[in-house]
This record gives sequence, structure tokens and C-alpha cells, in this order.
Amino acid sequence: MKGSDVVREADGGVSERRFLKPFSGKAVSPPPVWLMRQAGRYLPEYRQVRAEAGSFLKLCYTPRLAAEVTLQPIRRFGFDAAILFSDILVVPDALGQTVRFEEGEGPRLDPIQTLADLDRLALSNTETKFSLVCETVERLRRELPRETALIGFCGAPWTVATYVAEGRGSSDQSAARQWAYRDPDGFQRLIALLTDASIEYLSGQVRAGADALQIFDSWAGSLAEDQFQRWVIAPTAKIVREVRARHPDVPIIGFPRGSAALLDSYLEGTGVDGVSCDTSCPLGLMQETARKGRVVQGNLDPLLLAAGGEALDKRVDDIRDAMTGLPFVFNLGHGIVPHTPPENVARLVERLRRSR
Ligand SMILES: Cc1c2[nH]c(c1CCC(=O)O)Cc1[nH]c(c(CCC(=O)O)c1C)Cc1[nH]c(c(CCC(=O)O)c1C)Cc1[nH]c(c(C)c1CCC(=O)O)C2
Repeated sequence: MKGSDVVREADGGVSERRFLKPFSGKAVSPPPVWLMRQAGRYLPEYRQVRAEAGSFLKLCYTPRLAAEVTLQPIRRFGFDAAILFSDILVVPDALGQTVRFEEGEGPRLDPIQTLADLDRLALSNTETKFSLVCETVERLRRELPRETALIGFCGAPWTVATYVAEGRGSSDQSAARQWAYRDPDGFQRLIALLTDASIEYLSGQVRAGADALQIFDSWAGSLAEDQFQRWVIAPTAKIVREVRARHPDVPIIGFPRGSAALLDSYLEGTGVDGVSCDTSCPLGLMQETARKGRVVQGNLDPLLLAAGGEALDKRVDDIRDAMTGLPFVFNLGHGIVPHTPPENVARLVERLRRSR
């Protein structure tokens, strides 16, 4: 144990974590910042550990290595929050579906499209793999600077179900959408299983030391309003309710990508504490949402971060200025792309923290 650990105050350093301040209603200037996919292939040190691990899932399930790649962007850029290194597809993998990540091709799963297929998955399978992820969280809470918050996460049931049913990423999520139309009760069983698994998974991460949680719903934007209610809002609301009942002080952020038009229903229906806005969400809507007391996160275009230059500086200033005085966390509108020069990330953080 290091000397500084011995004299920790009662809250274990939580009060020093700037990332958490907007969630208690305090606007922070400059705003706290972290970036979706801040660990990943754009960093040479990530590519090295990734090669050492062999497979992507091996990296997710090896606490020493997963913690190391989580810490890399914190060391380089000093973000206000670290996000646990894992993947949303750890949940179906742990439930018993076969998940592989093909080099350069993205995820491949043995698709599940019938109730007979679904019977192969079970909550009771998840323990070993979920505990490996929680071990990473414990390690991180010990190794992170005390002022850095730690964000745990899962995929929202709808987005995870699109991969479970399709067996891969797709442009229209047709396997899940058609299953939901053809046999809503059967599809509901898949959603219910993913919801229950997500509740256990997130609660485990909080018990292990996560300060906040994010629920990634990357494909929320492909649904009609009634389907959005049933497959996005209802399961997310259940996760929020159950996790909050166990851990009332841990903020939960939703990321319903592509759903700006349904943002109000999402916020009302799910009860999330904060919302991450994608790049197409207007700054005016982000301001309006923050004025209603929800923490807003976002929404720089990851491709502008990759492009860099003065256009990047200008947009960083515009977003920051628009959100000054409001409960806001600076972030991207989606994940960092692999060809992003790390210098641009350093430039973004430096610009944001310059006093103006
Ligand atoms: C849909 C989704 C997935 N995973 C995730 C989402 C939701 C957010 C989004 O929409 O981007 C979330 C995710 N994936 C990863 C994290 C780690 C934490 C972080 O943000 O730094 C998080 C939070 C690591 C990862 N997840 C993946 C990588 C790259 C794999 C590698 O290193 O070989 C990383 C760093 C792989 C992955 N994982 C997934 C896909 C489609 C892919 C392939 C695409 C790609 O390769 O970028 C599923």
C-alpha cells in the first residue's frame, strides 16, 4: 500500500473527481472531458498490448492487460474519467453465445434467431467471465489517480440484441427488427435475458469500484417510435431502476445514438441521470436538455478529431461555449476512429483546458 492510501479521507477521493460534479448539479469550467473509445487502435501502446494478448476477447478477460489499456489514455492525456476496457459483446459471450473478433472485420457471433437457439444462453453461465471484468475494475480503482473517475458500461439490450440476432454488425439491423415484428413475445425473451444480465453485470462493476455507468445504445436510431418505446426505453428503464435501487449514488448515462427526435421520451421514460449526444444532435437541444437538469455529454464529430487543425479548435470552442454554465461533460458524438493522430487528442484536451 502506498503512503497516500493510508490517509484517504472517508469518501476515498470521490469528492476530488471533477467528472462527477455535473451530476450533483454543479457546472464545471472547463468541463470534464473523456472520449468514447479513448483506449484503442489509434494508440501505438494499445496495439502492442493487443498483439501480446492475441485475441481481442482475451484482452477483455485478462485483468492485468485490460487495466493497462484502460490506463494508457489517462497517462497520455489526463482525461477526467477512465472507461473500463471491455466490450458490449462480453455479455452475449458470457451468456454462452460464441463470439469472435475477426482481424479487421469486426465481431462475428453464431446468430441466435429462434427460441431453440435462445435456450442455449443462460444467466448462470456468466459468473466466471463477469468476475474477470470486475477484477479489472478493482485493479483500476487501485491504480488510477484518485482524481480520475472510473466509468463502467454495458451495451443496451436492444443494441446487443442486434448483434446477437444478426451475428455481426449490419447497416439496418434487419435480423433483430424482423424478429421483433414477427414474434414480439419471443424477442422479448431475448431482451429480458439481456436486461437481467446487464443489471448483474453493471451492479458487479459498481461493487468493484465503478463511479458511474454508461449504457451504449448505438443502434437505437433504427427503430420506429412504438418499437423504440418497447425495445429501447422499457429495458433501459428497468436497468436504471434496478441498478439505482442497489446503488442510488452512482450516475447512469444513456447513449441512444441517432435518437435526438425522441430524446425527451427517452429521458422521461428511462430516468437516466445523463445523456450522451451523438454528432448530429443540435447544440440547442443539448442546452435545452441540460437546462432541465440532466447532464449532457458530447458531441464533437470523431472525424473532425481525426482531421484536426483550426476547424477542430473552432468546433471545440463552439461546443464548450454553448454549454458553459450548464451540467456538461465534453465528449465525442461517437467513438474515436483508428486513424486519429494522438496529437489531435492532446490538442483537444489542451484547448479545452486553456482558460478563456
Ligand atoms: C457497438 C459497440 C461495440 N462495442 C462498443 C459498442 C458501443 C459503442 C459504439 O457504437 O461504438 C463499446 C466499446 N468497445 C470498446 C470499448 C472500450 C472502452 C473505450 O471506449 O475505450 C467500448 C465502450 C473496445 C473495443 N471494441 C472493439 C475494439 C477494436 C478491436 C481491436 O482492437 O481489435 C475496441 C478497442 C471491437 C468492436 N466492438 C464492437 C464492434 C462493432 C467492434 C468492431 C469495430 C472496431 O473494430 O472498431 C461492438
